[in-house]
Amino acid sequence: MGSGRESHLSLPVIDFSDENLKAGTDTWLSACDVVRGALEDHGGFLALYDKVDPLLYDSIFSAMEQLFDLPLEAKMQHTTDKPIYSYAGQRPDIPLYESMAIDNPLNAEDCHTYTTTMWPQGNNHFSESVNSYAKKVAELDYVVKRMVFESYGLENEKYESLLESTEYVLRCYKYRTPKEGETNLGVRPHTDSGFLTILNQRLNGLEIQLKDGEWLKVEASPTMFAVLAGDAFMVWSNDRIRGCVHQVLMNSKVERYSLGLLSYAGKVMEPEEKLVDEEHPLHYKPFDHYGYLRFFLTEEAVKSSSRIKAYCGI
Ligand SMILES: O=C(O)CCC(=O)C(=O)O
Ligand SMILES: [Fe+2]
Repeated sequence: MGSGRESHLSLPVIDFSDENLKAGTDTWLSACDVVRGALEDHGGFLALYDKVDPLLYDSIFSAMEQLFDLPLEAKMQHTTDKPIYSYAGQRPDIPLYESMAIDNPLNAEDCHTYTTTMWPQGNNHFSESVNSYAKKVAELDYVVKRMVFESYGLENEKYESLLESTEYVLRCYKYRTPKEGETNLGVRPHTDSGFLTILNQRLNGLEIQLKDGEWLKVEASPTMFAVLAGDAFMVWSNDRIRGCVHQVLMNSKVERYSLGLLSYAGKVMEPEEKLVDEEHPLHYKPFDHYGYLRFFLTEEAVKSSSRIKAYCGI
């Protein structure tokens, strides 16, 4: 973990609230270069994004507190048939960590169904906050992907079809404070198994590993979103884009909450043919995202030095 050495590198901060950031403008084209460069170098960057207004921000985080305050049996209920575990927590190696996942949060009906599983008497505040928040963050996800796809010269049709087959999950994280003598490790260093993760934390703790190996601490703010490439983005880009290595350390005296909008490929995906050439030979076989998630927790995956390579690397 952090060696304490200062890195001379940093992550770019891109202002997505800038009115001039419209497709085709110079501002857009230079932002595309920065986004792509940061994903290739570090697997991630920071986005300033003001479309989640302060009321919605307070509302979604208070909804998350209500969710984690439910009894453990309620939280552990089965809420999705997809191989994403809905509840994760109670793990002896990372005792502070709990996380829950809301499948398809862009759909109001699915938010309602999830909500009534947790609160049979209903909880409109919860389902409406989740749905509104997810829709706003998905707009950012869409713009980022569009920038990357355009920057690699992809035709419209191809990237529209990729974007259309994207499936979203809203993952919520809670970390209790460590007891005396207990580890302050929230989550050990890892890459995410999805395509792209967009994180917004209410308290510091998230650290991103830069390409020189140093850790960058991300400052919590309602308008600061960390955008991280996951394993599926490595496959799609034939390894041009790195999976972003990140971890969470709990250094505070209050509980930490964080939210991530994660995207998955809803249909079998192959590395983009434009990114395969003599200099960059094909690195992956066709990739079934949910097959990968099922493989993810197997002994073979856990033992491997790279899960994604073990699953579909060539
Ligand atoms: O708590 C966070 O901000 C991120 C958690 C995380 O990276 C994960 O569970 O995959
Ligand atoms: Fe993660």
